Amino acid sequence: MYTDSASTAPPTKPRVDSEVGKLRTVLLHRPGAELKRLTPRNNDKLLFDGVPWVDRAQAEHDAFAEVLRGRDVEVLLLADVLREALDDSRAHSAGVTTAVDERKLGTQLADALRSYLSTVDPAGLADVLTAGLTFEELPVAEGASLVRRMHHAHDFAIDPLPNLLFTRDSSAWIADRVAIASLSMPARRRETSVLDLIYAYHPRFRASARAYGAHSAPVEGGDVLLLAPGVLAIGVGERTTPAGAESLARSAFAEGLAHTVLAVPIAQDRATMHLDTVCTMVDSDAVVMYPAIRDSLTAFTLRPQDDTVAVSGPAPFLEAAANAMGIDRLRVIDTGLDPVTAEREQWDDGNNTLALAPGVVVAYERNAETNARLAHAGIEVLPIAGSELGSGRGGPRCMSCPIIRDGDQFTATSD
Ligand SMILES: NC(=[NH2+])NCCC[C@H](N)C(=O)O
Repeated sequence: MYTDSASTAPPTKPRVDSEVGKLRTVLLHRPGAELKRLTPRNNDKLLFDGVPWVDRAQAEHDAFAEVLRGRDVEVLLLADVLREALDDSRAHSAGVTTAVDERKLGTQLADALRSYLSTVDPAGLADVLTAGLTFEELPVAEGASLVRRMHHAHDFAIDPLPNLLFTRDSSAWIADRVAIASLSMPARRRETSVLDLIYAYHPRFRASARAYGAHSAPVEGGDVLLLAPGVLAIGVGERTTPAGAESLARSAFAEGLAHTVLAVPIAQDRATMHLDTVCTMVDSDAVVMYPAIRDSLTAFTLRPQDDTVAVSGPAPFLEAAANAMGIDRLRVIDTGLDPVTAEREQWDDGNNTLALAPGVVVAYERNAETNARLAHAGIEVLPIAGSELGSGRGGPRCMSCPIIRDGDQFTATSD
């Protein structure tokens, strides 16, 4: 059922079968002008807890990327791949179409904006797609549109996408297929069309097959954990819905990407918006986990059965996971020792580590106690600063979309 990746040459085809296999290629987004759109009036709606210092956030992000490059990880930056995708004229016109919302702008302004954007070069269009456009910035001569006249100069004609920073959520590779997320929060929905352009038109990706319909029920990548080749855990809570988990499971079974899917209910809270805010893998048999949910977390187990999906459980998550993974026990390292420290470090993404290889993780340096506990358990922790990056409530895992990892590959068999 499992085959080893045979060659030793660096792999170039996208493929991810686990959370911890040696990371080869990753997609990050260096925060840019879209973060400068955040104000105390809109930060809640745009899902940030404050107004970040953008230069510092960029410096922290550059340092994060350097840690990855220092471990031989190829770092792709979203702005670059988007611009390259937009070199294709079909991508360019699709980009213009998705940027302009006629319901918001009215037909007159929408038409004018579309004609203007179709003359903008790929780099300029990539900027508009990520940072949005205010009414004041609209370069169109049509001053007479009622919509334009009645909107405040600083209102957004095209909304910015500050949460593109969290590339984990907008797409996820499962084996050799990419699932483009259907994001649930209005502030993030347009991210789907940006990722769609990249994967449809970038020369490196356009041959890749999709795993899930981008316009299906909500599923976000932060909820999807590849516990082992062929075993997925999908958090169901504030973002991913039961219907989203069910349809991703169906797609994964139909495409032969998994033999078991665990649907894991999590509290519908900002603090636990995704499964990866309370649990991430740090080794092939170990997770870092928020102790307050360690004993109460459960999972439904889904398996393919003829043309349908058989559901069993719920059972305790740690048991169901170990069973599905075919191991005796999943080791758990707690976030912090006392409940208050644990709560603080969970909030600051202490659970949200990015594994670069089995037993090697990137973590925010501020979660000192959690990191010490990881080190004590034999995990190598590569600390990064995240005082500004963290204001969007996301850590190293949220800020990364692995595209190639080494390791065992799942292949479905007909037995
Ligand atoms: N995988 C994650 N935990 N992502 C964190 C996303 C944070 C982002 N501000 C949001 O609310 O959507």
